[in-house]
Amino acid sequence: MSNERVPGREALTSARRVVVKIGSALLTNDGRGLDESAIGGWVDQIAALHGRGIEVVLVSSGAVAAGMVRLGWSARPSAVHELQAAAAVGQTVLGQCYEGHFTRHGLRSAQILLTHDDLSNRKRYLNARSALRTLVALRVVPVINENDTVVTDEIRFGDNDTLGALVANLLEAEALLILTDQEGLFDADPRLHPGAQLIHEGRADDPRLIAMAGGGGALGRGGMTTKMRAARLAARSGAVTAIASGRQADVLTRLIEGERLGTLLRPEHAPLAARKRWLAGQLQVRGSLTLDAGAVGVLRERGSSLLPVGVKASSGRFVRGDMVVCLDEQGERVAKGLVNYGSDETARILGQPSHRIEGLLGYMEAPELIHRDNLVIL
Ligand SMILES: Nc1ncnc2c1ncn2[C@@H]1O[C@H](COP(=O)(O)OP(=O)(O)O)[C@@H](O)[C@H]1O
Ligand SMILES: N[C@@H](CCC(=O)OP(=O)(O)O)C(=O)O
Repeated sequence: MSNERVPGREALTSARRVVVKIGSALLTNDGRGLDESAIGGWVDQIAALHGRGIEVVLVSSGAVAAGMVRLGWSARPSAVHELQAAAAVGQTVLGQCYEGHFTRHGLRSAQILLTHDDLSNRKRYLNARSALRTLVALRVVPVINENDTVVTDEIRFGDNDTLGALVANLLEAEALLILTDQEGLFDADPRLHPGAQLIHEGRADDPRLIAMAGGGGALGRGGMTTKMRAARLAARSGAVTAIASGRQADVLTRLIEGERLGTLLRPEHAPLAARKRWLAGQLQVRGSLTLDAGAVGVLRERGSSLLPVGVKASSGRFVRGDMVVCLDEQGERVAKGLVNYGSDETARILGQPSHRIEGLLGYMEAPELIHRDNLVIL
C-alpha cells in the first residue's frame, strides 16, 4: 500500500505549500507535558517535506498544557487569567522544543502568535500575511499558535483547527494537514462507539459528514466538529484538508505521497476557485461585451453564466476561448471571462435567446456566451 497513489489524492501529491496543524490531544503526552520525542518525529517529517521543496507552515497547540506542567498544576485551570499565565509560560517551552528539533536539521523556526483581530482587521491581516510570506520565502518554518495570553473567551478561536484553516486561506496553501489522536473522521466518535468506521474521503461541505463529527476529548478543544468546520473554511481558498493520526509513522510524508491515510476532505469548488484565481490574474483581454442591466444583475448577484440575450454590443476580434471584458452600459468593468463563441458569431447571436443559437449559426457550441466557471466578477 505504501507506494500506491490513490485517485483523488493528487491535491496532496502536488501541494507545494501546506499548513500542518498539530493538536493538543497529541502533543501533550496525556496531560504530562509536551511529548518531546513525538514533536521530534513530526519535525523530522516536516524537514523531509522541506527538503523536497514543499513550504510548510506549522500551527501548533500545546502552550497551556506545557505551562501547566512547568507551573506544577495538575488540572487545566478554568479562570481566564490562569489560562493566560499557563500559556505564557508554556509557549516558551513549546517554541524552544521546536527550535531545538529544527536546528538538528539545520532549519530555523519562527514563533507567530495571532489573535482573531489579527485576521479580521484588513490591515493587520495584510501585515500577518506579509510577515508569513517573508518567513516562508526565507525557508524558515513559522510555528503559529493563538496568542492565548491576550485573548479572553469572547474573542478567542479556542481551537487551533479554525486558526489552521484561516492560515491556509491567508497563505493560499494547497493543503491543510490536521494531525490529531484519531485516524481521521469516523462515522461516529470512536471513543464512544468502538465499531465506528473511518471515512476515507468526502466533500468538505457534506452535511452527512458534518453530522458525524462530535466534540473533543479531555485535552483537545473542538473535536471533529471544529476540524470539519476548518475543512470548509480551508476549502474557500481551494485547499484540501486531511485529518489523520499524528501517531502513525511518517504520517505527513505518507500523506504527501498520496497514501490513503486518514480522511481527505475535498473542496467542492476547488478547481473553480483555483481557475477563478487564475482567470483574475489573466491580463490579455481580446475584446469587450456590453451587457444590459439585467445581465449585470444576475452575474453580480447570482454568479450566473452570461447568455447572449443579455449582451447589447460586442467589440474587438476574438476567437472561442479568448478572454473578454464585460462592461455595463456606462462602460464600467463588471466581469471578465473566456468566450464560447468568436467575435463574428457573437455579433450574430447577441440579444438572442439561447434556443435560437443553432438556427442562427447552424450549430450550438453551448447555450451560454461565457460559462460561469469561466467568468470572474471584477
Ligand atoms: N466522528 C468522529 N470521528 C473521530 N473522532 C471524533 C469524532 N467525533 C468526535 N471525535 C473526537 O475528537 C477528538 C479529537 O479532537 P480534539 O480532542 O479536539 O483533538 P485536537 O487537540 O487534536 O484538536 C477525538 O479524540 C475523538 O474523541
Ligand atoms: N492555543 C492553545 C491550544 C488550543 C487547542 O488545544 O486547540 P486544539 O489543538 O485544536 O484542540 C494552547 O496552545 O494551549
